[in-house]
Amino acid sequence: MGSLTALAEEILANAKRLDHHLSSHNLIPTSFDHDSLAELPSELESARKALINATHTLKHLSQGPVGSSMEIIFNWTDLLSLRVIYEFKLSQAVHIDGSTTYHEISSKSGLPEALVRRFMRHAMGNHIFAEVSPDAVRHTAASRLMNTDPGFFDAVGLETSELAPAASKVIEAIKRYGDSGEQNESAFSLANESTLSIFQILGQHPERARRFGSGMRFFTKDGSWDLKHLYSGFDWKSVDHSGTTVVDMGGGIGSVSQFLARSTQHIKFIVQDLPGTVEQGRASLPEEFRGRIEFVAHDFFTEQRLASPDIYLFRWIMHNWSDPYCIKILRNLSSTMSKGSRILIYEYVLEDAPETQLTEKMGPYVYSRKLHVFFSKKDSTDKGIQQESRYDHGRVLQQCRAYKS
Ligand SMILES: C[S@@+](CC[C@H](N)C(=O)[O-])C[C@H]1O[C@@H](n2cnc3c(N)ncnc32)[C@H](O)[C@@H]1O
Repeated sequence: MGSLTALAEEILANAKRLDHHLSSHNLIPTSFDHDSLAELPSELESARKALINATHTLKHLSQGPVGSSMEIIFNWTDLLSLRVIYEFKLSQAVHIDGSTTYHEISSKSGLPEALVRRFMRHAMGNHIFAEVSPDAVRHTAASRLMNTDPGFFDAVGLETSELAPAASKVIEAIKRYGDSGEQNESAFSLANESTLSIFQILGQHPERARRFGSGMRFFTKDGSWDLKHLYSGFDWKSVDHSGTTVVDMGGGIGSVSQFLARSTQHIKFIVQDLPGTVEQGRASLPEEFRGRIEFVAHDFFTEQRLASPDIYLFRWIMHNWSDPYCIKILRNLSSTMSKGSRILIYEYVLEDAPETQLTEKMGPYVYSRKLHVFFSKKDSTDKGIQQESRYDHGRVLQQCRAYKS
């Protein structure tokens, strides 16, 4: 870590690179009203990451230990104002272009005007909305996105209204259950005053399940959660011939299969998930995929019924379950696997060390840590699943080793 000046110089150099890119391509200069840096060539992504990390470090150093800790301590207020905006749909109450008075927003949303003013002004500290006069506001890029992109709106709701409240129950869950790893002994279950697991609870609430699926889809749009990494992380061309079947285990509403179907020509996809999710996926499947993607309700804690597909794909599944449950999920496939059939697990794991780089800590940038593990059951008489290649160490790998033994 350098001096403040050295950090500032690094920031200046990278800021100049990005500004030069915008001006040389006649793009709008950065502001809170436009997402000018949304599409950067890959070589400039590293400049953006360096800029984010250096400014984050510089800010913490400038704040000092008290200042930076105070920012963390008061983080909940940012979440709260964002949640109010989400719950009362304040972004939908503001005209897309031009200004809207607090009074009008209050009438449209049903939130008392004094509270509208208070929460929106708080959010403005995070550049969500801007005030044009003491009585009227307009959109910024962030608030406008909540209005225009239903996926982003759902992602905000999933985090602020579903997962953040569950996080507040983590201590209680630890005190009650320790590190039990049982799916229904969780903070989420406590927050919902239920003895069911997260997915059982969502299964009882179609709208919340829809929001979950839609939020997940939004998270895979850009950055390092972009599905293009799933495509480039495996040689899909080598299996792209007629007769190949991929079972997308816990495939949600089918976003991953749709992406892979679009990127390949012949592979057929069977999306398996819980009944409610499968229904939603089937109902919303675009016509273009009708011949290539099929939905089948299946609980992966029960034995697999399909006859020997070529690949079982698990994307973002294992991180939801403790080791014994991951082992059960894998074991349930064993009887249907034959020579050459494979299990493809696409996950991300944390390094076994602290992370201080903001871009590596924040989800959208973590792809360098993603774990791609491919297993192949060499022949049907094998007792376990053979590891074919591995890219990293981590929890998922340990679970698979445990299965092998
Ligand atoms: C984190 S999401 C991942 C969705 C999708 N694979 C993706 O990458 O976007 C986990 C998925 O597992 C599904 N799921 C949870 N329990 C399940 C079970 N017992 N059997 C099948 N699917 C399940 C959920 O409904 C949800 O769609």
